[in-house]
Amino acid sequence: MRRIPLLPEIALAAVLIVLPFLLPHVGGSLDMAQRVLDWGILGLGFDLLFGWTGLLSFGQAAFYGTGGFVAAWLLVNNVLGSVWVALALGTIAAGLFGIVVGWLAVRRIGIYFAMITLAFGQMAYFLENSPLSAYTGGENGLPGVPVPRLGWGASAIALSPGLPLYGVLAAFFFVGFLLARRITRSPFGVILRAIKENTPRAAMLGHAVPRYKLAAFVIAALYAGLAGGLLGVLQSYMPPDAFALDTSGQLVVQTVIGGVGTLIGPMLGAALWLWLRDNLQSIPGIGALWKLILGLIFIGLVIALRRGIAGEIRHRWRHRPIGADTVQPGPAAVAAAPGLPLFAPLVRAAPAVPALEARALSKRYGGLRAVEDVSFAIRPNSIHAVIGPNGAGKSTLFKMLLDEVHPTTGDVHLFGRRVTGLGPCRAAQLGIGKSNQLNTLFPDLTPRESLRIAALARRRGAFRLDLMRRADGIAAVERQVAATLAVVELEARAEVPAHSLAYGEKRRLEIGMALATGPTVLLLDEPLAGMSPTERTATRSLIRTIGRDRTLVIIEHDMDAVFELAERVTVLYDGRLLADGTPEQIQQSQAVQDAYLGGMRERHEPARG
Ligand SMILES: Nc1ncnc2c1ncn2[C@@H]1O[C@H](COP(=O)(O)OP(=O)(O)OP(=O)(O)O)[C@@H](O)[C@H]1O
Repeated sequence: MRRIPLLPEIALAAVLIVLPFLLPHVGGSLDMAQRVLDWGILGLGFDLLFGWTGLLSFGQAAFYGTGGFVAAWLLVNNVLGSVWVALALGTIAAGLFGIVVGWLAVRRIGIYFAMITLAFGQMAYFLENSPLSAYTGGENGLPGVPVPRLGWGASAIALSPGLPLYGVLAAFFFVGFLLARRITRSPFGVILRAIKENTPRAAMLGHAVPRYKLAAFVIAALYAGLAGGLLGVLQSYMPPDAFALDTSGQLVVQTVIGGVGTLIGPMLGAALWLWLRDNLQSIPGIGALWKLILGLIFIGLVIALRRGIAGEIRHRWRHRPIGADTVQPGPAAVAAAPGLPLFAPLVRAAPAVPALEARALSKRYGGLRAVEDVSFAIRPNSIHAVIGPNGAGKSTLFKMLLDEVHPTTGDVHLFGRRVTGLGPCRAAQLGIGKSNQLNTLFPDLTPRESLRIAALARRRGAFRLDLMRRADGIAAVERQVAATLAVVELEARAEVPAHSLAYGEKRRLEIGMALATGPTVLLLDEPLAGMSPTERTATRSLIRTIGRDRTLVIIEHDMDAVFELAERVTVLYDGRLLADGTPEQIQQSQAVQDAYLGGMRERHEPARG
């Protein structure tokens, strides 16, 4: 899809300029425009948290109120003369509170995360109304918040209510939007999106998920704190209901109506909410019924516009009929050239030390022994296969190798270093990559975006707060993406969302994501599963290519492929190690034939004569 540079920024600037002149003609007012922008600033942070990271917070009022009351208290009590400094301190206070709440909340997911944020929101409301009422004014709030001034000393101009104050809010919203948009395009931002799409996979690729979530939470709290401070300024009064649950709830509804993951959506939702509220209430004789009508309208909107107002507009814009799909890669995107080198393995092989070693690994699920006392060592730069009948414990063993599953006893060593207990993110950062038996992709991301997320893990480490650079502007990462696309033969499908790829393509993307991290040891769990004969041949040759300069461990049921590719084979049976040796030794092993291959032969080759 052809992108017009800076279109959202230009469109937003135009809307902000005409809005105060337009609104009074369509049932709005300048005051309404200011409130919409204040909600919009609160919503920018919330959308980064909810729309991008997938964390639904019901406690944004806690940060909105904190920012607002800290700024208002400093100003009303003449601790500070400058509104700008008070706003900055209120914003920082909200951010600090965000660190505390986020620290406790981001390790929980789904409803538990939402409940923790809700509880903190309610606690903040209680604190504001009771123990801290001497500072917050309790139910009365804090009146007398001054307007900001532009300039210094006697020549400073007061930005009084009306157009000047609207200008302040519009400027804050515009800059807030630019920053938020920049964040969404940064490496940090694209990793937030990956976390929303598939959290365990983001961790398996080497991204420190809790730290990203915490950072997103704090950014949302900072936006909320600023919006809270501006609320006091625009009303000359800091109201106690800034802390109320209603504020958090209204923000969620406005964001859903306006469009989740669009940045501008919460502001549009707020505009609709406030416009309907004011205009419905002014209908003669309607009384309290306006709330019922507002509710019905919102239910209708949620049903009719699944993506929200801005989401639907964006969807239609992106899918408008303009001929050929012409997705433009980012500035540093590199055409996949044959022979382009992949990231070198992280650890250079020292032949004397095993690349990967399992020492007496066991995993029990209640009474079930999925893996029992399994030890083996894998030589650097070799292709090693793990085979065994269904339920033998192969996938469980693999999960323990990457520390996705913690062993009941025993441990795993990568080049002599213990990786057990470090978790999949650290294990990935140390050089273990894994593709799964069932595809675990980022469904709405394209292969190019997915591989970029993988390559960024290697390039940037587990966590980095690089908010201002472009994710698609890092030349080394783009080279790695292009090289991986070429290796897994997905160049022609690089810009299609992963969910719409064919099965074989998804399998190749699954492998490609593990490969793009540049692992030293690559674990492939049933890479050929579900592939057509042609795809199997191509994937076998892909495995051979990948295995040239790194250690490969594959689980596979296709015995022809195993005996053709592997230099050594480990056989599991009923959770235990049955045999470990060269393909010839395994083929000749009576124990293996009896327990496994024999059983298969009986199934596939009925006895002659
Ligand atoms: N999370 C879990 N909870 C309980 N039991 C489990 C769990 N994961 C695996 N198991 C059990 O552990 C045993 C080994 O399973 P595993 O998936 O590792 O076998 P596998 O050799 O990979 O099988 P397949 O070839 O069918 O994938 C099975 O009996 C399985 O039901």
